[in-house]
Amino acid sequence: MCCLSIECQIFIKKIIMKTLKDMTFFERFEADILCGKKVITIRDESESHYQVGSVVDVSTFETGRYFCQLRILSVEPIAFSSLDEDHAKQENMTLPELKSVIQNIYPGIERLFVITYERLA
Ligand SMILES: CC(=O)Nc1ccn([C@H]2C[C@H](O)[C@@H](CO)O2)c(=O)n1
Repeated sequence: MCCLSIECQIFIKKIIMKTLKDMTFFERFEADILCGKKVITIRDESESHYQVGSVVDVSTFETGRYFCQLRILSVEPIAFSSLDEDHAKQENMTLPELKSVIQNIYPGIERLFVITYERLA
């Protein structure tokens, strides 16, 4: 039995649903996403819930500024140690750059997910 009012429960559910459909990126990657040079992102398990075919609103991590919509094309598990030049190319980085970025964001995490997307608007 939930002690919250039905209005409150609906409000919370809407926030959760919106959060699950949103994706954030660091501002420094915005230009590469908008011009199509960066077509994947690599996230940890907490961000592996995106549904293939769904459309997500994308905003900056730093300020929450909306900048585009992406359609999710695939979500595939990948081990950090299996990242290769092909992943780096799709991130518009060198492999050492990509590994360094990921180690900074997800220190010590081996189990990751490659999310492939296309830009809509
Ligand atoms: C800002 C935020 O919530 N999380 C992330 C996680 C990753 N990225 C970028 C960094 C690399 O280009 C790839 C691989 O992790 O995705 C990001 O912008 N924001």
